[in-house]
Amino acid sequence: MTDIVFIRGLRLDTRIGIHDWEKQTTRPLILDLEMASDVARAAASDRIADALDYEAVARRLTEVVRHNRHELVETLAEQCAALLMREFGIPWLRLSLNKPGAVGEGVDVGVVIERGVRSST
Ligand SMILES: Nc1nc2c(c(=O)[nH]1)N=C([C@H](O)[C@@H](O)CO)CN2
Repeated sequence: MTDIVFIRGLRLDTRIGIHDWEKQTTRPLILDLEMASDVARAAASDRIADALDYEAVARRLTEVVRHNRHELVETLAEQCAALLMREFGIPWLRLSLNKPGAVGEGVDVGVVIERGVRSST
């Protein structure tokens, strides 16, 4: 299965960073996410119960990231990936966390991680 449900450009406000001043302030992270999912099954039934609900995923991520107390985007990305795979039964995902402006105006920095197995059958 190679179908993908995606979320792009999700703004997540949180405290994150290695510097003391970063721990005092909330800033936006931008999340992009690709999740393997059997889209054909949902398409056949036209029922949200058979779909990977991107609204529910976005809501859960917003809640988890808001309460983040980690310093590194790596740690937060790993936590989000593990949680999504566990709670939503996602077999494979690619998750990108962008911390815009962290090293200069108009500069994007962050991480992209892939976890799980992306089956091609
Ligand atoms: N690989 C990383 N490098 C850096 C991170 C990070 O989370 N992962 N964080 C910082 C600072 O918090 C920066 O975003 C603000 O000065 C620096 N490098």
